[in-house]
Amino acid sequence: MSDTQSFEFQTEVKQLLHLMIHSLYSNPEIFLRELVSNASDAADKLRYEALKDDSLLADDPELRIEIETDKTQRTVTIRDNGIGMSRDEVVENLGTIARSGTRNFLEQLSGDEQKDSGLIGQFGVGFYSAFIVADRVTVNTRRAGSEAAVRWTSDGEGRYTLADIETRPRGTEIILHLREDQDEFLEPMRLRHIVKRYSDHIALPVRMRKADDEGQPTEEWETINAASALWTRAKSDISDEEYIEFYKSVAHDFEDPLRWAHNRVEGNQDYTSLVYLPKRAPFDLWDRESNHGLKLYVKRVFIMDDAKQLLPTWLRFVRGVVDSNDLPLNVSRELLQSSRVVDKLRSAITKRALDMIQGLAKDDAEQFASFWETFGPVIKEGIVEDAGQRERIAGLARWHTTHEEGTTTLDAYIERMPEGQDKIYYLTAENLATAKSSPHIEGFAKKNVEVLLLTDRVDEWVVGHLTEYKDKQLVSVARGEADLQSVVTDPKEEAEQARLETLYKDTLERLGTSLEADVESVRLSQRLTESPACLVVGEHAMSRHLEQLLKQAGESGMPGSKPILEVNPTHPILETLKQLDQGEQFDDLSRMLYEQAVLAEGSQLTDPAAFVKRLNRWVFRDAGNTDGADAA
Ligand SMILES: Nc1ncnc2c1ncn2[C@@H]1O[C@H](COP(=O)(O)OP(=O)(O)OP(=O)(O)O)[C@@H](O)[C@H]1O
Repeated sequence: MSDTQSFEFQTEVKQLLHLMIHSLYSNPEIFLRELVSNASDAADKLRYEALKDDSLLADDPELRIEIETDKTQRTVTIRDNGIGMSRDEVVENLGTIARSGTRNFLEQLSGDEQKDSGLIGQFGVGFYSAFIVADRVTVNTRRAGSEAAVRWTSDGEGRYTLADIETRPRGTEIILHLREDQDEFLEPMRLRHIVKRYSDHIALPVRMRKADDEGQPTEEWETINAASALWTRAKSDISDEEYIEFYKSVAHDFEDPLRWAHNRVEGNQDYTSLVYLPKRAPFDLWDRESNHGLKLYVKRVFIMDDAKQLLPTWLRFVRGVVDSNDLPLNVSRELLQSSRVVDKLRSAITKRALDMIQGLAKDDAEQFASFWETFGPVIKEGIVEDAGQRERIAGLARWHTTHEEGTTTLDAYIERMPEGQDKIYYLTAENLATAKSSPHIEGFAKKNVEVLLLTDRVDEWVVGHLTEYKDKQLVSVARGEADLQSVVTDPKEEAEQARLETLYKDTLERLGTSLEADVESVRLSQRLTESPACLVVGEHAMSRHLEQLLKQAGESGMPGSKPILEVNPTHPILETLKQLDQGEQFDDLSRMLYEQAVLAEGSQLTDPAAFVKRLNRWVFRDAGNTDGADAA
């Protein structure tokens, strides 16, 4: 009708197209799932808009999807009478990727086809998957409520064209000109099979031409899918395969889910929910602002994707749908935020998700372990943010420990507690190796007192909020006085302790003066048995590890309170210090004592070169090399 204009794809689209064609060719049939799913979304959107303006549906109220093949033209056509697109919408939707996190996603791709295809799967391949099987795609579309129709065409190589065309029926028609080697998709049987497999749950009828006795298509249409929203059907009528395919289509995941829960609730609240635990983390798991949440339907009408209000942020990996009979059809995102119905829904779904997680823990320890490794750090955010679920999440959590090879639960820890111990001890550290060799746990290890080793980045915040579990206080072994005596009392040890206190009183005071700039005080330790010294903080001070994390995050302006230096009374270094007069050697040795403690906790020295010099000066002090310069 009018001039054809040519446009260039946005760079990200070009990259995605290239990757898609090269990574997904081994599973080309998914194009049909993607296009049928888009057609179904288009019908959902129209139904939603028609709530306000029923004239949009009036001339053709029966929403449906049609699939047709043409062997001579070698085309497959997917057609819907949904919302359609205006010219601007076509440019916006089929020329760019507006999704947040796209660049980030593309950066994660490695060029390794196998890995990338998994990632692309999580990202959602969408419309562009048409180019896996087609070397030319034509889209004819007319938006509901408008007469103007548009044609979009592209060979997927970098450009597309747009032209205004004669008006056409409402909705969108996608014509795929198949690539040379994709003839299998011209077979109606093959297409039926794919639709059954991937799109049976689509609430809309998907139709194909009825075949005659010779297998040739006739004028008549027949519906080839179950055409009822999966979650509205009775559980007993739904097979695992159907649940799994439904998950893949709502979650845009290639992989099977771990578990699901399908519930119909009537009475006080009236809704159906179908929620899934994925096996694998979505690419944007760490982005707390990412699109996530459940699909919301009201009385079977699709309302929105990513209804974040239905789930707490710490369950942002859960996928599925909620169909409410209590919410009004014209519900908006703003309304969702202040709705009591939604609050109730959220707590019910949260509980259900936790039940599912608990069920997994109970039934399959191995699967749960890998689930926890993937999602545990996110779920633990709930301990911080969700006081109501704190204890329950803490109970589900798995922690490393000094007493087990793998991980343990808090309940198992409590069960192992010897008589006399009334606290749960833990240490936070950068990683497991640092934690295991930390001086702070030596005394506990010697007395066989179990210590939890917390090495997730969130753990430091977690223990800031989880101060007790089942009436047992959680106590850091790097904080305050190690009250090991309350766990294992031994009168002989107490007497020995008192003797050492007197013996080294003077040495400790001198140490304190020498290290005044860096430490708050110096005292004898009960927690050390091998290492000469360690740093601890006061009962209520910020932990050293948290201080480190904040420093790494660039929060240098933190008012750093000075730590306490604890010294091992059985280590020979203390005896040596006692013998030394105040002077350069005493200062060198006391400084090195402090610096060792800094290194042992995995922190960095402010002046490592000076430490090396000091160390050499000390080691070679008898070789007559007093300035240490050569040795260093
Ligand atoms: N059949 C259609 N009718 C109307 N609009 C469509 C149709 N197919 C695609 N679109 C529009 O094009 C956009 C891009 O589609 P695409 O499949 O690439 O991504 P998406 O559907 O948003 O994401 P995903 O497929 O991952 O859910 C859609 O959001 C929709 O607005």
